[in-house]
Amino acid sequence: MEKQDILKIGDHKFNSRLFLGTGKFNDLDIQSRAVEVSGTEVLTFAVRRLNLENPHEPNFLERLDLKRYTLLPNTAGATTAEEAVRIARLAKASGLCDMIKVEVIGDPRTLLPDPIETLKATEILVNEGFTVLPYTSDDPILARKLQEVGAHAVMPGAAPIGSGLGILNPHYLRFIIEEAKVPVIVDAGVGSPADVAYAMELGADGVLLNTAVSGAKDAVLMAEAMKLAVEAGRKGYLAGRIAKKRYASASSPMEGLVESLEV
Ligand SMILES: CC(=O)[C@@H](O)[C@H](O)COP(=O)(O)O
Repeated sequence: MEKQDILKIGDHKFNSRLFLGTGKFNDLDIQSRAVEVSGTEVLTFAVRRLNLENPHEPNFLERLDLKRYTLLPNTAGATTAEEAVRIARLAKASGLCDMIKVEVIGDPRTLLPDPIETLKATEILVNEGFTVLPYTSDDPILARKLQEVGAHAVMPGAAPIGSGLGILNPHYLRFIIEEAKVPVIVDAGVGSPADVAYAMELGADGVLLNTAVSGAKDAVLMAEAMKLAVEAGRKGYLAGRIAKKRYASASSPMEGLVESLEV
């Protein structure tokens, strides 16, 4: 029987390794169908998009059967550690989840994370008992330091958020993955199923994406493609790819063939 391949983040366990962002869907029906076919178990959303004062006010999560998903609130909109911590505390006080995706943006044009503020916020929130998943750049040293202060996963970007550029620096991503003691979830910038499969083949533990699905011509079909890409990439990684060689090696070896023909 096939062994179960479970992803563990803190005390949370998941069968699916695809995390979906919910921020960019315009059509709630398409969103819920895309979420369904993606097989995801984790949905992330910006806390500032919810009206926490009045949880009954209609919001973009209302069409989903939320009992089936783990909600991963994120601190989108924060530009300092202080803001991120405040947003995280608000999410916890509203009973959303003990997990928080720390997102502290350092530049409005590239939307790259601020490494210093991200590290600060991560340390504070870990000490307050959150399960913390920081969105980070593809810097292996920062990924290490985030783990040293207790991050429960690290989420390096493949490329700038919403760019669809795919994995810009597989080499550094591999450094992060090789050294990681916690799950590595590639977050942001993937554009296609090929990017996602590549991330998983490199050894990432999961992928978080939004734009590649919400912006696709057929978002539902793309969500299914992403599910399959995560699964294919993961299996490919576990199976172990062949080494790359400079020269050919024949698929049908000729050795022994002449003798047998001569008989
Ligand atoms: C860090 C961040 O905001 C990402 O999680 C984003 O939500 C998804 O990025 P893409 O839209 O590029 O997939």
